[in-house]
Amino acid sequence: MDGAPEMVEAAAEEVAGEPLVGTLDLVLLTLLGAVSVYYFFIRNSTKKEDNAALKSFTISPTQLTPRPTDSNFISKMKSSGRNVIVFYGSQTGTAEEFAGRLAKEATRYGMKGMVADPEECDMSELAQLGEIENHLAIFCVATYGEGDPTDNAQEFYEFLQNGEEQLDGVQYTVFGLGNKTYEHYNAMGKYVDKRLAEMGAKQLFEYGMGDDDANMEDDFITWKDAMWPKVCEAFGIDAQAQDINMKQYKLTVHEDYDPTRLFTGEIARLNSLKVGSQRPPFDVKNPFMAEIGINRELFKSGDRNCLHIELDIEGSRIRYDAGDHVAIYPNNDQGLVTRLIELVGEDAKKVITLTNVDEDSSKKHPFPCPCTYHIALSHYVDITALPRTHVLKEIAEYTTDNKEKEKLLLMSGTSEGGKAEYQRWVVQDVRSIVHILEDLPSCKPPLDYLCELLPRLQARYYSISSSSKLYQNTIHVTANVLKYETPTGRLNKGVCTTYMQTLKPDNGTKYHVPIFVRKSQFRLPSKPQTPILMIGPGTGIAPFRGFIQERSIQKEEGKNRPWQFVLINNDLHLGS
Ligand SMILES: Cc1cc2nc3c(=O)[nH]c(=O)nc-3n(C[C@H](O)[C@H](O)[C@H](O)COP(=O)(O)O)c2cc1C
Repeated sequence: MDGAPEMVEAAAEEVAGEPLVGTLDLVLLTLLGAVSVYYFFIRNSTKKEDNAALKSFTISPTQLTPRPTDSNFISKMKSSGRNVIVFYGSQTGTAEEFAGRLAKEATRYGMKGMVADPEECDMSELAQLGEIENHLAIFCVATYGEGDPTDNAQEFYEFLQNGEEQLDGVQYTVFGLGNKTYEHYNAMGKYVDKRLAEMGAKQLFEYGMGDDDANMEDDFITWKDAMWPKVCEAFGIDAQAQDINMKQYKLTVHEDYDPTRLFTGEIARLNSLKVGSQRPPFDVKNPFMAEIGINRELFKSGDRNCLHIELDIEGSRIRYDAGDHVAIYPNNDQGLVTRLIELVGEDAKKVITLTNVDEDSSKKHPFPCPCTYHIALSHYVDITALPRTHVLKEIAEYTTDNKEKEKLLLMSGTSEGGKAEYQRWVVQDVRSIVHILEDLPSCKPPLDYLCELLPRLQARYYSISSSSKLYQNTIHVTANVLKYETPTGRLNKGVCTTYMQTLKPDNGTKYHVPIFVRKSQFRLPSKPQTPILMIGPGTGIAPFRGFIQERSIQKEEGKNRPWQFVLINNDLHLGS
């Protein structure tokens, strides 16, 4: 899997479970004479598709939120006595998670930090940071596409491009997140670092880079563990990290509650997933409950599963073009949810609210609350992603067996031996939190803390495999169901494809899944006469099925010459 982020094998999980038939063995060639002119178009677009497959990505939930009236971060910092601000440019949550960890860690070193989404901040205030003694602005920024910023960092990027502000007196450092298999590796991080310096800001610690194709977590901890002592030195404070309570959210257990006020998997607004009473526009925060019209297996034999799914979008006003992506919010595997609750000895039906202890934070809850533990683990918390090292460090505190505790502490430390052990025991053995708790039976972290520490369950993106010219009211998905045996003999399964596989309408049973469409730049050439060569390395066949449908419509309309395609590996039936 070219470019798969090794670190987050659970992403790689989804990964193969993603949309796309996903292997180099599946190559589709459509030959129409001369082809080379469009090779680069396809190659570039394919690369994006490929990575969409490797790591499902989402729009930051904040992106549709209008900038709040309190976008004034300087006054917030001053009134709450903070001196460290961590901005993040994040699409799938990694940079945001790193930002949260850095802001928390500032406290360990005797500073006071806050996380900030640049989209919600008036970035022209940056220049005023100099008014705060011993301040530091940290930028954790990911790169996308052709070296582009994430959606939530777009405006900040423009602010830097305009470059009118003078940032003398501003102290900063940057950590860029990227993937070396991309031509524009970490372009955003490098750009932010360079522009801030050009605008007069002072780099307090050297620019760091994380490579998702290698070991992002390792890159990050190596950088930050070297960064803090330097910052402490610059501020003239003791560089010894204190062990303090890092819990960010307070648990409230509700004994008396109104069942109609409990969240049941909604992304933002209570009852927003009720079929029949939904209101457009549909987007990342307000997904449409699409009925699954057809869900059938494309392979008749063997142990591979590839699903052909048709999602009904009639009446939703959702529009799409061939090449776009459809995002589906999955449910975690119910067996895993039950097992996790059992391992920590909790009650699945307990109704809880997690509330941020930092009253100034714009994020009051880690996910919609109140809800039951069962809902939280089914819809909101990613329980299959590989836990990062800070999670291991925190759960070590709840481990009674000394040997098990030492193992967790070793893996969460920065020694070479510890890093190697983390790589072997967690990454190579693909151990999720459930596997870790199974294999370290004396580790019993409170479930509310696990809900805080584990990342948020993300929507999974699939290349749409239909053309809206042919199917206006349905979106087709061609998805390979991921399952594989891990070195410890466990069967790991892709979250969304495993979930979708169970939703086969039968005997009048109807299923609906929350979806929204994300526009892509992957398009057919605008002139219908243009000959094209379609190659699907890693991406599989899905988007090309939509393109072929589109071409056949154009042909019927007399817009292009007769054409044909050759399917090299034809275990998928496309029609022609
Ligand atoms: C569709 C897609 C496009 C990407 N484009 C680039 C790129 O051009 N350059 C790069 O260095 N990394 C690229 N990456 C890698 C991401 O920047 C990297 O995975 C990062 O950790 C994502 O951070 P986030 O989870 O905060 O969004 C891309 C990833 C995806 C899924």
